[in-house]
Amino acid sequence: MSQEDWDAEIGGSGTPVLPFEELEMGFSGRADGLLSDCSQSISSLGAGEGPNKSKRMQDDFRVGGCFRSKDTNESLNREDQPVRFGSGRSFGNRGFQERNSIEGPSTRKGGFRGVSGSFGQSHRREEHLEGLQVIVKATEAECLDAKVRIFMGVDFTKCVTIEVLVWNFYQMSISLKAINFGTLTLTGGYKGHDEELGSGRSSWKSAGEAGGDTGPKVTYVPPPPPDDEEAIFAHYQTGINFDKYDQNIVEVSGLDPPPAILTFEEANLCQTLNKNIAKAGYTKLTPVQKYSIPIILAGRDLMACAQTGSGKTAAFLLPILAHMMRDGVTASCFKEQQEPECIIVAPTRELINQIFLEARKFAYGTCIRPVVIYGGTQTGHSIRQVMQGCNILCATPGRLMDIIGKEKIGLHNVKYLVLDEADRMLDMGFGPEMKKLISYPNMPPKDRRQTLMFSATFPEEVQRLAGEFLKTEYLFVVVGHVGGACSDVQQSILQVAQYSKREKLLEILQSIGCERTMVFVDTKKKTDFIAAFLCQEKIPATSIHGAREQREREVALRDFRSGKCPVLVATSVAARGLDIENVQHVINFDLPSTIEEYVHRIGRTGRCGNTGKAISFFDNGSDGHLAQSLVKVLSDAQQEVPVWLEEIAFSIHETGLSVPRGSFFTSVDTRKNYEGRGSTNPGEMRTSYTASAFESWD
Ligand SMILES: Nc1ncnc2c1ncn2[C@@H]1O[C@H](COP(=O)(O)OP(=O)(O)OP(=O)(O)O)[C@@H](O)[C@H]1O
Repeated sequence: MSQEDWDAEIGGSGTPVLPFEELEMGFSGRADGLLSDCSQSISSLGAGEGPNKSKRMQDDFRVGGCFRSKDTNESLNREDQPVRFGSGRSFGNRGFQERNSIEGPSTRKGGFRGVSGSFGQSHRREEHLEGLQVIVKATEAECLDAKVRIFMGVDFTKCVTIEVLVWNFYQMSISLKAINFGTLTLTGGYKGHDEELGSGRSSWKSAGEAGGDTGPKVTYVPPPPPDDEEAIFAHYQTGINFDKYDQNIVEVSGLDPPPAILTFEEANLCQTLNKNIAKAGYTKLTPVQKYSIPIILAGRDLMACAQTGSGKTAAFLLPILAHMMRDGVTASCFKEQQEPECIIVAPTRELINQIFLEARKFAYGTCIRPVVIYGGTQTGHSIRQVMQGCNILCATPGRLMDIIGKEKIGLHNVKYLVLDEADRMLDMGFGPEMKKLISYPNMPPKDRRQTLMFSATFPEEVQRLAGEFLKTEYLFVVVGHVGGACSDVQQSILQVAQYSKREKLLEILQSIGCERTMVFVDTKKKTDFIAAFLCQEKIPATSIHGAREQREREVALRDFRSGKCPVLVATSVAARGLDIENVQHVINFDLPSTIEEYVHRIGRTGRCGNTGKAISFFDNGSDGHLAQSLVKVLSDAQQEVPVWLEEIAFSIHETGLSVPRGSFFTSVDTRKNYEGRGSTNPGEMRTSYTASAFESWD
């Protein structure tokens, strides 16, 4: 199968996508290119029964969308059929309405979300095609309803078999082993904007992040987190490499940095905080904590870059809480408008929720009240949470803007502004909202607030943008290399062409057994397709992406965390920050478009001194632009660099092909970043990169 066909199959990048209305019409029985596009997409998802399913599917769906008849084993060219299989189009969903929990079933289209219509006009001949598969998304209740509807819509006289498989309650995969059905009414499907994450930095926002009042009303109220002490302080063990963190060189640039501390005691935090730190199982500081805590305690602005999973969250939470305790901050009582002292923003809902839980843990037993608000949940719920008192507001940008717009939050009391995953928060996706935030007239200007930025990656252009937010005398702490991967993650890059990826994935997952694994793909549609495929292969998998309802996202994450579903298939929405115990493997089924995203993705494993493995499928056709930066990241992390990857990297270098923004030359060259920014605090060992050949690239 060619790249183009694969794109058509899963609606990958470069594939023209169809507006919702058009698709709907297409499904309603147009025997033209549009309808056939859908047919191709649906059918080519195919997973016929039996061990050679994938192989058979590849055989069946070649360039040009030929079907192979099972009975005749004869290739059916598109010309042979009343329905042509148009190329390059698929289940596009650009322009699909964003729908979350919609108030009242009557407002749903036919009781479902998303696609509605029919497909598969009568086939002229009586072939039986295997491997036709349709995925719909529905709630648990809707799944039941969906069965009824699907069966009602099918002309049974012509239909051979329809299999319905419900998994994870919320998704449904219907394998259709029939070609000769008339009108199949299929409801459900994808919602939300397409490919928010896979295609670059600019379109990051998750569903519901936009704030505003467009779209159906969201009614989801997340369940309150458990509030018993045991649950609040639940944590996982630091790993065997925790002490090795000390070997990383730490560089602090900027004027007069306060000295690092070596122990929690030196931080001189209050007793309650110390108690909470102990209950959280923290006995030793990580490097980013050693340097950042005294800097924040000294009231300085900070940009801090440290490898994934090395404790950046506590590095900003602890000193902020210490200051607030010192200042006698206590939660204000119920008020229409709250004035938090601290605002923390992060790019995804799951991450901000995690930060909130950390804040709640460290603030336990104090009068400081952290609150979390994020998109995809009922706005009224967010408002109620805020109105009950709010000192530390953890928020995703869209919901934050929404609440500020509704005047439920006053900004004039803000003393601490934290941008976690700061490079993401400042990029084209969220940058404008962040600028808007600091430009509100009642937001204290930068010289009257403390601004803190944390991430494992900081491309240079983002460092420049950050200047607008930070005081000129801010400090820049770098642990290891800017944008360097965690060295506790064993990285492998495999050359795998698109059409072989599923088989390779299966092979790997079968050999891994039930070890917790995150599989990253590049589009929302593919996320569900791969999860469905794995479920059919008896590998319990769930999925998370921006088009899933928030409730579904949280269930998926819970199932993954609990081990109920040991495989989580995700878009880059899950790439950053998520701290999930025991993730042993990350598989990049598709490599991301930037090296930063790669570093974050593989950082979901190998956290807090534990070891992990990351396997990435490198497709020569689409991933060449990453070759140089991958080589650099692998070398920096003292990983083996495949010869073929070096060759690709060098051939790109030598032929002068351009390397996209944010990759090799800008993002991982740490030296450029510190020039002229002041002092260096050497550690015991500099993690150096070994491939001397790259020197000419610097
Ligand atoms: N000093 C410490 N001792 C023990 N555990 C720690 C310490 N600091 C942090 N941790 C734990 O390490 C894990 C990773 O921390 P955290 O999520 O803050 O990493 P991070 O650097 O923010 O990662 P990412 O870049 O992926 O966001 C968490 O479970 C956290 O509770």
